Order: sequence, then structure tokens, then C-alpha cells
Amino acid sequence: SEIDQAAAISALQQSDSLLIDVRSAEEFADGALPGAIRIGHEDIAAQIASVAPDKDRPLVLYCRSGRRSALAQQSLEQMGYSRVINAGAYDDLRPLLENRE
Ligand SMILES: O=S(=O)([O-])[S-]
Repeated sequence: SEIDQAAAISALQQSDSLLIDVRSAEEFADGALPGAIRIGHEDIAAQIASVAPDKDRPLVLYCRSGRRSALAQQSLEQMGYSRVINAGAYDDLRPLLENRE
């Protein structure tokens, strides 16, 4: 569950990838990455199947600094999701993804 920004950027170039913000609704409302959907890290195990029934779909996770996305990654991997990437911190990703879409 190391942060892998390079893997995140390349996964996001695949059209079937899903960018997931695992922070709180308040944090998300203050600003999020373009194209991200929000599922709180404590809800992701219960909710992932409704957005990503295909367990081989690339899932790119981020939070404030990488801790909650690491926890979410662990639970998704335990559920059998095979392509889960911890993209790390919102502030680090924002300049890299600003021009996306
Ligand atoms: O967003 S965080 O859980 O890394 S503080």
C-alpha cells in the first residue's frame, strides 16, 4: 500500500479506470480532482460493488496524505480487487491532474 503516483497517472489514462476520493464529504466539497467520485474510506467496502462490479477495473484512490487511501486499498485488495493504486495526497496530485478533462 505504498503511494505510487506514476502508476496512478498511467492508470488514469485508461478509459475504464475509476478515480476515487476517499476523504470526507466536507473535504470533497472544498475541492477534489477532476473526474473523481467520492466514497469515504470507511464506506468503500460496502459501496464499491455498486460502482465497480468488475474486480479487475483499475481503481485509483487518494485522500489528504495517503493514509486513508492505503486503508481503503487494503480492504479492496482483501475483497479481490486486483488493480488498486494508492495515488496518495490530493495536494500532490492536483497540479498533475488539473488539465485532465
Ligand atoms: O488523508 S489522510 O488519511 O492521509 S490524513
